[in-house]
Amino acid sequence: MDPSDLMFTLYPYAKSLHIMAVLSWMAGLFYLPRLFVYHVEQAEKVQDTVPIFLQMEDKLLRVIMRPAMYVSWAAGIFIVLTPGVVDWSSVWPWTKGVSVIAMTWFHHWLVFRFRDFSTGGNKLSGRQFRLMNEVPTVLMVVIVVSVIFKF
Ligand code: HEM
Repeated sequence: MDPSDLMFTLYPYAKSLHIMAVLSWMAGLFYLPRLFVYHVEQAEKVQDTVPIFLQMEDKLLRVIMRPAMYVSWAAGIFIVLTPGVVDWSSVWPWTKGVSVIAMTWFHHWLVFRFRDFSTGGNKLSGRQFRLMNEVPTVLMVVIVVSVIFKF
């Protein structure tokens, strides 16, 4: 079988996997900044909550978000390489590309903020984490409009 025929056959499987992975990744990207808000605000009021927050954040990052990000990228790149799927003269692959790179940056930004929390060095307020929570929302809108309208 020709490699491009094989990719066509696998395309619906890759796309299904891609959507499942991005759903899981996005769940974490939306929830982790929320957890950081509670972490900052509750830790000041309720004693002994810090180790529980750290454990929840660590598990979310390592067990859900990181594997989901890898699978999203792997399946997404497979789809990009499938002949005829991406027309590089359109605008949408570029808006989508820039947004997924920004989403990956945001993921790493959260990893660094988690490291700050685990060493007791967090300097951000609940309000600042609430504001950063809007970043994945805006990027998601650009990504979904890009892949659906394909302008
Ligand atoms: C991580 C890097 C990513 C890459 C390389 C990538 C690449 C792609 C490509 C090439 C397609 C195929 C479009 C088509 O079949 O015509 C696609 C589909 C899709 N992507 Fe991504 N993507 C990535 C991340 C994301 C993220 C973060 C989201 C969600 C916020 C997302 C949501 C979707 C959706 C919903 C579709 C299906 C659209 C359709 O019905 O064709 N992707 N992706």
